[in-house]
Amino acid sequence: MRRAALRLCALSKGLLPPGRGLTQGPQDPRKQGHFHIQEVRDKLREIVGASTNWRDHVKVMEERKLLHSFLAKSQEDLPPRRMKDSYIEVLLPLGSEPELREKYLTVQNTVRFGRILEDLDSLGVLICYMHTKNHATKMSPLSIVTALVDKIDMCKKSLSPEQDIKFSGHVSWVGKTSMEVKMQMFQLHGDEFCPVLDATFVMVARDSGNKGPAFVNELIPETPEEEELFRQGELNKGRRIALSSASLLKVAPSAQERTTIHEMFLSTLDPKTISFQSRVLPPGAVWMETTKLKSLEVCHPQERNIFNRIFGGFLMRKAYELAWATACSFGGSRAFVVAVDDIMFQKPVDVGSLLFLSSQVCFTHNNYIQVRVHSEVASLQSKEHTTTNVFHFTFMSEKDVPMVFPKTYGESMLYLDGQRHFNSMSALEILRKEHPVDP
Ligand SMILES: CCCCCCCCCCCCCC(=O)SCCNC(=O)CCNC(=O)[C@H](O)C(C)(C)COP(=O)(O)OP(=O)(O)OC[C@H]1O[C@@H](n2cnc3c(N)ncnc32)[C@H](O)[C@@H]1OP(=O)(O)O
Repeated sequence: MRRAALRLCALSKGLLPPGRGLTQGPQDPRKQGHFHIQEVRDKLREIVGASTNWRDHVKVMEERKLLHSFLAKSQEDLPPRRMKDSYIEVLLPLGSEPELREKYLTVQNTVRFGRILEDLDSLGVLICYMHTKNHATKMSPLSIVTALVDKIDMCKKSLSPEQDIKFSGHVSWVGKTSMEVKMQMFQLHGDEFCPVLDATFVMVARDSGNKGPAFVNELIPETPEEEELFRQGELNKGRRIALSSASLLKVAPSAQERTTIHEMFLSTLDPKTISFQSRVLPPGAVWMETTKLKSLEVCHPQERNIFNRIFGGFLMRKAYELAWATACSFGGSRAFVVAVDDIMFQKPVDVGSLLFLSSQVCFTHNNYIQVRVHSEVASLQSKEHTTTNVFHFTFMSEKDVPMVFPKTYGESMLYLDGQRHFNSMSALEILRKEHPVDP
């Protein structure tokens, strides 16, 4: 029964491990010599030849530039790869290694999702290095960076910090210099690993100095399931382009969205005055502007990635934790993350930057809270701020939450953008089935 359920979930998400079919569920990765979570970063360090001493970082980057000659002049010069070439499994043994648990523990005795985001990011990069492995060199001439977290869907409300977790993933689609990676997370339940999370990331290959794009190996799907995954990757690319061209930063809202905003506006006008200026909140509602929380992070070398920029996973963890605090304080009860989508890493963050995060509730529905986090950086010397990321998180609160009302046109656009993200959440259906009482 359980096996069938696992296959169904994986199939419905298009995430069956290549060439492995049903063998995924009950296996114990420790018996098969798969990676331990702590080996992932060590492996990455080895692949790119990163130093552990910050004082050596300039020298190491100079040495990496020598690998330039190993870069392919065209994609055709690189041998094509199969999905199974990049397939890896990684164990996070929270159950069997209690000393690891502390790092992942929340005060509510669940697993810190921010830590999972960090692990997924490192794992995604390692998967891409497996795909692009050049057997002629020990170190990779490629600098692989996270461009986009397309989607993360939770299939379970919260995770136990006392049971082992397993990640698996592989490259599912390839462009010229970009790669889509699909990852899944499972948690031990009895003697079986059950699916708890599905993630899709897009990574981009850059040259050895992380200065310009670099070609990656083509991907050859081998089975009908893999062809379907590849086709899905192609569709995802098209969908991203379509979404980007319909962005509210570029075009006006649809007729239905305009009606929504206008009706909300009308419902806030004071019936006692005939004026567009005097605004009154409907009963039980909250002005969007009062839901904000902000934070500042100093980006120390400890959080650098292998190319001396700030690690994408760290940025995601910090943004997630601020978003979670925003959702809890807004909803007045515990909040559980349900989905993450469309985190675009527009600009790298340099070590030493000041990272400003602003979080805000932008849409709600029953007990769902859609939170947006905007991140900007500035150097210590300059007051100029540059946007690096916009994060979108969907939370489920323990009880119903108030509606948020936009006051300005800009906030109305945030509301509609939040609504679009909320409506695109495929985890919604799964959660409705699993927790029929909650949502
Ligand atoms: C040292 C000791 C510590 C060690 C610790 C170990 C930690 C290990 C952790 C390691 C973790 C390390 C990981 C980290 O932490 S990486 C840190 C987080 N990420 C970043 O800092 C990236 C910041 N962004 C950029 O640098 C640029 O925006 C990039 C390079 C991403 C794109 O730049 P640009 O736009 O100029 O590029 P292009 O126009 O030439 O396009 C190139 C290709 O990219 C595709 N594309 C672009 N954008 C997107 C998008 N949004 N969705 C989908 N695809 C996108 C595009 O279609 C094209 O594809 P193709 O048609 O060629 O196929």
